[in-house]
Amino acid sequence: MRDALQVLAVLAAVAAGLWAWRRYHYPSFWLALGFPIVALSVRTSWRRVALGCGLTKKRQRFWFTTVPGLVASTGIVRVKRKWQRIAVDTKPFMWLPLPTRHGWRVTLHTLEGQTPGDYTVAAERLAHSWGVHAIRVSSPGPGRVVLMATMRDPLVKVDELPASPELLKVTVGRLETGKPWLIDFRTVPHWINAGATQSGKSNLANALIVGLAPQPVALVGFDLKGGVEFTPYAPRLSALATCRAESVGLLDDLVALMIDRMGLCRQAGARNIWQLPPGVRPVPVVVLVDELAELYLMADKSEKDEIAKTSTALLRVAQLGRAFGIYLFCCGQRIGSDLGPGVTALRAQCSGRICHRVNDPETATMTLGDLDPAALASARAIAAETPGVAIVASQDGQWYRARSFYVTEQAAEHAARTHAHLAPPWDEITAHLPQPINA
Ligand SMILES: Nc1ncnc2c1ncn2[C@@H]1O[C@H](COP(=O)(O)OP(=O)(O)OP(=O)(O)O)[C@@H](O)[C@H]1O
Repeated sequence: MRDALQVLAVLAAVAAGLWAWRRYHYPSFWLALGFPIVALSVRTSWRRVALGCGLTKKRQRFWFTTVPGLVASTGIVRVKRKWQRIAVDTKPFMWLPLPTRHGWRVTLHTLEGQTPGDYTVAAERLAHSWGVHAIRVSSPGPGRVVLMATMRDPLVKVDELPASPELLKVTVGRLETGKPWLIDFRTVPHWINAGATQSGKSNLANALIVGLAPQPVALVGFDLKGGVEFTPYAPRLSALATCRAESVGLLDDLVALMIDRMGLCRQAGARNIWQLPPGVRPVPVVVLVDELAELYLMADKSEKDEIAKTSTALLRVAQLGRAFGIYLFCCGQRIGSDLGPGVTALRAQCSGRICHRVNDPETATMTLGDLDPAALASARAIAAETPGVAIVASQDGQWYRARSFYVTEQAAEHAARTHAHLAPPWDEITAHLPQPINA
């Protein structure tokens, strides 16, 4: 009988492991097999862990005690066969942990007076108590908190860049949850990509170029580092500005294009270009800016007017571009208020935020400042040995640690050459505009 029960238990464990392996695409069957043990240990240790991490609350309970000199968990109660009111530590109710690709997740019911923030504050303590790489906290609804545990850092190695067949959507990397990191310009039109030198900004821009190159979109580059970053991708770019004068001209074109599309939409009674019939819908434009600070830095006073024009035009594109199919992806080593009020206003318009490793806290604050403070702490903890790792404000309103796929300059150059025939000429795009073309 005992032997049969043991065999049954092993079979049940193997079945649970198999199910977790298939359902959650576990990297290894053996890892999946160990899950029931992990789940059990999380569940049984919850009282101790919650107490240790300060997530319990004292509640009054009536206890009927029959043992003289009973020592209650919260104080000594000397009673003999009588009801006694004592304060006990209550832990938040925990559901059964469920397996995920890189660990497990569990839903908790918060106690009265608790907010998800209390769990975020305790996240590091929880991770150490359970011996996992990290615990992330989210709240699916009032009174519920989900703890997501990752056993090992899933961003140590990310796979190859997959194809991105959907218009204006590019899978550029992987989130720490194991899900794809998606940049979808139609959902989040404007992005800021900040990071110190060698942090992986250009790698991310490369991934974007490889993803967008086969799509029917016009790519426009601003590279005030003399064009060293974007010139190799020129075959797929419809226009490229490499100095301040060219930038002013190209931005004038973009503003004129936007105003022209505005008129087109007004005539057709459409609110944006996506409501126009496909035959008359203009081509979407993705604007890539390498080193935002170069657009705003003033070497001498003679540049003052040009900088003011640049700043205003870029801000107008950010304010109105979404409806008219003009999207921004701005990279910068340093994004601070000292670059001028134009940068602060531009940042407010960019809801897509990516913060790689940065040198100064102000850049992290400017990039992620209005997100959870834990995102800021996480951004400052990115190690120099992990280029490409970034904190990303995602489309679902949450923030994630993520890592871009490694895309070499050669791969991006190859994509730019291969799809050069898909680059709509800038002269063609701007042919009907009333202004002279400078690009
Ligand atoms: N996702 C990644 N995975 C692995 N290695 C990466 C990744 N991203 C970047 N790297 C490595 O880091 C190096 C620096 O990356 P990258 O050139 O993108 O940094 P950067 O922030 O643009 O630097 P700079 O501002 O100096 O141009 C790359 O040569 C590459 O070897």
